[in-house]
Amino acid sequence: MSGITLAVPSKGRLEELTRDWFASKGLTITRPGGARSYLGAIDGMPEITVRFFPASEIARELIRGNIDLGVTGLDLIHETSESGPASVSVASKLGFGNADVVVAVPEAWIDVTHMHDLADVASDFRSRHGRWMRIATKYITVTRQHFAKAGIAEYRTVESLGATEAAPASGVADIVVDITTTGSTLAANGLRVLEDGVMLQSEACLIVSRTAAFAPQRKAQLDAVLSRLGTTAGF
Ligand SMILES: Nc1ncnc2c1ncn2[C@@H]1O[C@H](COP(=O)(O)OP(=O)(O)OP(=O)(O)O)[C@@H](O)[C@H]1O
Ligand SMILES: O=P(O)(O)OC[C@H]1O[C@H](OP(=O)(O)OP(=O)(O)O)[C@H](O)[C@@H]1O
Repeated sequence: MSGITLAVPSKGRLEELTRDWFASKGLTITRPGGARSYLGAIDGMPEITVRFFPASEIARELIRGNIDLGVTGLDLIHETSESGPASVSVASKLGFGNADVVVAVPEAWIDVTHMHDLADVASDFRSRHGRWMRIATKYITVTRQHFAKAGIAEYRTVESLGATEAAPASGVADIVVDITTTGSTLAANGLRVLEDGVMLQSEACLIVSRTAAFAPQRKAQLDAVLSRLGTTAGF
């Protein structure tokens, strides 16, 4: 394959800020077919094909090596696959899209302030309530890794793709793992982040696929665009 592929968010909170970031480096991303087209370009750099994808698909395709370079949230790299972080390299942190993936419990759980308190709750849960502690989240991979590190195995995840913070009040789950920026959604739902409950600090990043960085025929073009953006592949 000649030329390299850059994937940028097609919609959502990262879309416009990504275009602004490239513009701040003197590169203009164009979308000649309009908002419904998924193909674009960078003015003056015909060797780069721009593709517009949702942020979560960009993470997946970078990890698989189907695209060379992309902008997406660090949380999505960690969540898409356990091997995600090892399959890519962060070339630049872009300074927007900042959010933390956190463990939050009902405010009423006053004795539960740290992960080790949660470990006690989890191990008592079954005898007290006749079931496992349930965690509502869309961050299944991140939760599994972080809870294993904290030595907590007695729980079940309940996959939640929207309104996760409502799950404890509605009885669907006991606690949540979710993304937060201002904390206002958690507070509005009577939830509190554990003091050591920040699992991941995420922001939008320019990310290089490991596959691309080791493809000899694309390496020079990749290095050239990264140098225009003031960075290197970092492998
Ligand atoms: N307050 C926030 N809530 C959720 N995600 C946020 C927030 N702030 C930044 N982000 C980041 O935005 C990225 C997700 O962007 P977006 O919601 O546009 O994704 P998407 O996958 O395209 O959307 P959708 O969930 O609609 O499919 C994630 O990397 C996430 O970390
Ligand atoms: O800490 P805060 O600043 O309150 O932000 C956190 C909330 O923002 C996001 O939801 P959003 O309403 O943007 O919708 P989404 O689920 O489609 O991302 C996210 O899923 C949280 O629910």
